[in-house]
Amino acid sequence: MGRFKMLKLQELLKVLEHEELNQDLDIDIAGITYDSRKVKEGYLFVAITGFKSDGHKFIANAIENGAKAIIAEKDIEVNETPVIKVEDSRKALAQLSAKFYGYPSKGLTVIGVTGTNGKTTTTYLIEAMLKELGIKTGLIGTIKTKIGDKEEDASRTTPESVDLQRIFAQMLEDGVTHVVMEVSSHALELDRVLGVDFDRQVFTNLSQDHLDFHESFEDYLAAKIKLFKMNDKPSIINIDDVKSEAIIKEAIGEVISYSINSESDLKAEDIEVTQKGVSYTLKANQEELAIKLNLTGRFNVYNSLAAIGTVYSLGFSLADIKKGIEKIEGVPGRFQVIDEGQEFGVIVDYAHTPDGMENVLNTASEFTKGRKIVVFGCGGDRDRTKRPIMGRIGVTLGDFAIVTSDNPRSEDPMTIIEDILLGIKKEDKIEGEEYIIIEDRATAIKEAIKLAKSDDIVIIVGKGHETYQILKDKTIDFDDREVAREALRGISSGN
Ligand SMILES: CC(=O)N[C@H]1[C@@H](OP(=O)(O)OP(=O)(O)OC[C@H]2O[C@@H](n3ccc(=O)[nH]c3=O)[C@H](O)[C@@H]2O)O[C@H](CO)[C@@H](O)[C@@H]1O[C@H](C)C(=O)N[C@@H](C)C(=O)N[C@H](CCC(=O)O)C(=O)O
Ligand SMILES: Nc1ncnc2c1ncn2[C@@H]1O[C@H](COP(=O)(O)OP(=O)(O)OP(=O)(O)O)[C@@H](O)[C@H]1O
Repeated sequence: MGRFKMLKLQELLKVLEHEELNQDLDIDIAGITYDSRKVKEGYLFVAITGFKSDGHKFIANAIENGAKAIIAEKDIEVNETPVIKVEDSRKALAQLSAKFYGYPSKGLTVIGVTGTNGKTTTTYLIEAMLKELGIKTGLIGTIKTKIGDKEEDASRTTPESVDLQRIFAQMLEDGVTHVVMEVSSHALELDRVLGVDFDRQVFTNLSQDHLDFHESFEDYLAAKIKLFKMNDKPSIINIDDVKSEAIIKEAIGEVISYSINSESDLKAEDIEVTQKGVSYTLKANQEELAIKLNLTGRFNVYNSLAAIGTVYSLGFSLADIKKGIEKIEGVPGRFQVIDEGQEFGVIVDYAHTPDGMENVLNTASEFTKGRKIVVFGCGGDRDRTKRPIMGRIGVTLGDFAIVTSDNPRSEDPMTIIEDILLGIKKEDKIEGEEYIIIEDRATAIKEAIKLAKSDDIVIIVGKGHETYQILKDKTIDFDDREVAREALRGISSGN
């Protein structure tokens, strides 16, 4: 990455408001990090007071690894190495990083997509349309980071600010012009996107999630709203979502609305849903266009409206946009069909919120003649309040449910299952007839496939594209799609 030069600490610090220091700041800074383990010679280490531990405890390690200066939000004593005290380390990290990398987002058209569900899908749709228009794109999100044709696995939906700025700089250097990225509520709350120059902001929807992190639903909404207050560029907003009103009220720039139910700038009518996809008539700006999408479910009509609205607002014609959106074959792990020639349907889906699960099961109802057999659990160390709600949805919208484990992280899988059962018992469903519990996820998937008859559909919810599970804090390889394929091959060979 030849573009990135060293910067003098005194130059870098101009972005921060801090007290004058009687220290020598004529120091070359070679890089910035918030993790002492990643410090290299000449780095600036930013100590963050975390949720689990405290970066200030690792300052000595950072210096040992080569840190030449420290940013801290607590009073600390260090010999020789300059320490710059700030109000808020995460904010400082974002400001310093943007400056260090030369404000790369200013040279890019950056589209930020936020909402509880549909972020990944919407970003993939936007990317597909832009690529079809001959644009060199970058993508940042849950599944992958893509820089032109180069791909890297992502560890988070929205990277930490310094990593994000580095990715932008790399994109700019590689000739990318448009970046489409997912913006999580965590990122907004923790200032990971502070200083990003967004050109468009997209709101998909808001429903219950992440109440382990945000203190209340109102706080969750307030975090999302931040994105729409960052600048005066157009926002593309789903006005069928009740929370859109609050967002529109605070949005600074023009609002481009989309909807299925009400008059809006972009509206979908005459929607038809099949297992293979959806079709609808798009009405936008006096124009009418037939859209055929290879992704199914009404929720994907919303995702496609969000994507079309965004690309349309960038000045492209609807006819050109249509070509790109109709080409996309699917998004990994999102309503992904597993087909080994069996007579019944098998779907793997990443739904991990009550709303997502409801949408997926309702979508399956639109074209399934037989039973919906649903395999689901809930992630560990995350929002516990959604567990009983997902339990209730599983047994009311599914015809038969297998409750199992789903990435329990540090928790005991059976404790999570007990939380899910609280929602099921309320509905008076009968264990054994309407649902069963199989703690081991692979066994649960195999059992569902064994139980399915022609016309049925097995819906395996939760892990989607992910290829691991964390059990008792240990990461193990696990892919719902592979387990399902193996079980299907077992059936066809009679094992
Ligand atoms: C809740 C949350 O977002 N936590 C983030 C937070 O972690 P934390 O405050 O607990 O960090 P910590 O472990 O206490 O450590 C504090 C500081 O000490 C540093 N440290 C620690 C150990 C050491 O030896 N040396 C050292 O310097 C750490 O690097 C850190 O800077 O700050 C860390 C550094 O930036 C993040 O990596 C971490 O994300 C964790 C991995 C995470 O799982 N985040 C998830 C919940 C998240 O952000 N998810 C959203 C998507 C949600 C969705 O839509 O599904 C996302 O955008 O990915
Ligand atoms: N617009 C939508 N409304 C409701 N549910 C949706 C919508 N789009 C997708 N879903 C459901 O949510 C699941 C995840 O979709 P997607 O990955 O696009 O969302 P996301 O917001 O990126 O989620 P995450 O940030 O957790 O990865 C899908 O598999 C589907 O079940």
